[in-house]
Amino acid sequence: MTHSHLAVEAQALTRSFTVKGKPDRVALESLDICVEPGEVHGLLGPNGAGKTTLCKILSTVLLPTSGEARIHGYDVVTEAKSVRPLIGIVFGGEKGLYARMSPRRNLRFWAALYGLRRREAHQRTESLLERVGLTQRGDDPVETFSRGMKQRLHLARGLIGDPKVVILDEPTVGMDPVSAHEFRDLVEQLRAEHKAVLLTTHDMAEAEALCDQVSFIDNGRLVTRESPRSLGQMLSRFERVRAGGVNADLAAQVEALPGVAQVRRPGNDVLIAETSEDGASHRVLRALIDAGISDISTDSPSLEEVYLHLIGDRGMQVAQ
Ligand SMILES: Nc1ncnc2c1ncn2[C@@H]1O[C@H](COP(=O)(O)OP(=O)(O)OP(=O)(O)O)[C@@H](O)[C@H]1O
Repeated sequence: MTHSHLAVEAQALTRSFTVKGKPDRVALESLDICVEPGEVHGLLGPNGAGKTTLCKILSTVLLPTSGEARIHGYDVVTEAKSVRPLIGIVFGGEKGLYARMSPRRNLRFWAALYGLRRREAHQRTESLLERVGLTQRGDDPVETFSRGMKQRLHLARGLIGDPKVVILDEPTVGMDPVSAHEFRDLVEQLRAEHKAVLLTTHDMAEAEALCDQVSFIDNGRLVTRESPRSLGQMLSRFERVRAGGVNADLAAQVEALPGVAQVRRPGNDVLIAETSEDGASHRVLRALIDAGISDISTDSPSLEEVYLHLIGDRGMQVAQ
């Protein structure tokens, strides 16, 4: 163990997979990441970016090919036994729940796996059921639950060992907005308890609302790491100017301005210019006004669109 105040620390973490008859697939490439206690850290990336691979390495179920990762100073490979009690992992979806058993029995079963004594297991089960709002349904079979309820039970399961680091892989996928909102409240509580939360999500609004830091991952590499505040600043670089009455010459002139990332012509005389640099939208507006155009509006793209700028045009497609 090394002395570190960090809850999660990965350096040059790399993992490749050998696929028969194909070149090795690099799922993670020299990834650095750190998460402080009490921090909610978002992991954003398209399908196949390497997020689940990272979560699996941190939770000791997959070995890295090279590089290092530590949980509260313990190495996930050489000190896996010390790491395991410190982490709780919640994968989205429905796997891992005993459908015919009640949530109460599911939780007691996992508590026993974690080595909790009977009395402690009972107390922890009841407080977690309360916490995730399942006390009333505590004795109903899990198979009668909605998806959101199952996700909440997953979270309770992840918390049964009172972990210091909670890894949530797509926890709100498929949840209705009300359940997702309640789930977010639970994440806020974990932060207040000074737990570190690593949250994988495709949902920009969720990342923006919940996370202290957000790491964008693409093709196994860290593209950028931002705080939601700087995400906000980043958004301000990306502006969209829409104008009517613009001829081809003027459109070409706008396209050539520094910081103009893209110009589109959805209609004959309509121009939509996307900027990706501070001050660029001002230059576009100036050029349009100087040419006598008055039909002009501006707006900011969504975080999702900014994200697409960052990772290129593959968007949420599955990596090949
Ligand atoms: N066991 C495996 N064998 C071969 N390739 C794998 C294996 N596990 C993952 N990969 C590949 O590694 C890459 C990263 O996968 P990973 O599941 O970590 O991505 P992800 O970011 O979690 O994606 P998603 O958002 O779809 O869950 C992908 O190209 C995937 O096909």
